[in-house]
Amino acid sequence: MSAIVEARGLTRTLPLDPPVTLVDDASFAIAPGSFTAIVGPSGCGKSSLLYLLGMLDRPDDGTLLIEGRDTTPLSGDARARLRLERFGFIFQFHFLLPELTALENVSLPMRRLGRLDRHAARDRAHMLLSELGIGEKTAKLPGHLSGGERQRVAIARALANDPVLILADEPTGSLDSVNSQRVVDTLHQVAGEQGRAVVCVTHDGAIAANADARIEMLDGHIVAGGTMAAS
Ligand SMILES: Nc1ncnc2c1ncn2[C@@H]1O[C@H](COP(=O)(O)OP(=O)(O)OP(=O)(O)O)[C@@H](O)[C@H]1O
Repeated sequence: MSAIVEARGLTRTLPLDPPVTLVDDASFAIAPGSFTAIVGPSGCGKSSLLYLLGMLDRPDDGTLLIEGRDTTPLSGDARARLRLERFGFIFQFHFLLPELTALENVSLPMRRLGRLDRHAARDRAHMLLSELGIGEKTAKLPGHLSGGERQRVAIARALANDPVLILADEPTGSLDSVNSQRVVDTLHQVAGEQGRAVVCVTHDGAIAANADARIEMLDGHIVAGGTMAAS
């Protein structure tokens, strides 16, 4: 089965004096249906690699293929469109809009993509929130939800446009162990659905131990787990 995302020699260096290399020559492939953990000590480049994978940042060298398509020549607008269509993001801090209800927050990416009208987007948001066990909280503002509930709304929002890849950066970093487990279980479930994949930056040993694959980083390098994908 072909990779959802393939990194070939991704390198990112900040043009500082002296230059700071965040990610150096990273190569690996993410298979459909997999849950991959990116692990390593603080400051080793995990988030930087995730941002490159999610096209939130551009590599200085190397190639990123999304579903076999080289993203190098794409304009900023084309990259933004591809992100909206194919990726979902979850961060440690939920980044929900505080003045919008849970339902409206989840509807927003669908309205931005423009494939569903307002009613259809709301119906889908309702379904996603219900599937994540918070169907009764749809009318709540984020400020009236618990940390775990907010993160589940963020997962629903990440799933809104039926992405092929979910990118998560320390998604359980601000949760207690019960909520953390729930979020992890949900992400595993998501990874198993419809050929989707999850890539998760984490310091949590249990998340890493239960992942299908691990990418271990040190000082910007992949030191274990990154495999050169067959071309
Ligand atoms: N804009 C910047 N200017 C200077 N250094 C930066 C900048 N952004 C990142 N860095 C450095 O690049 C390195 C990689 O950062 P990154 O956030 O990717 O690491 P990380 O492994 O995700 O860390 P953590 O686990 O603490 O979140 C770190 O040493 C960081 O200090």
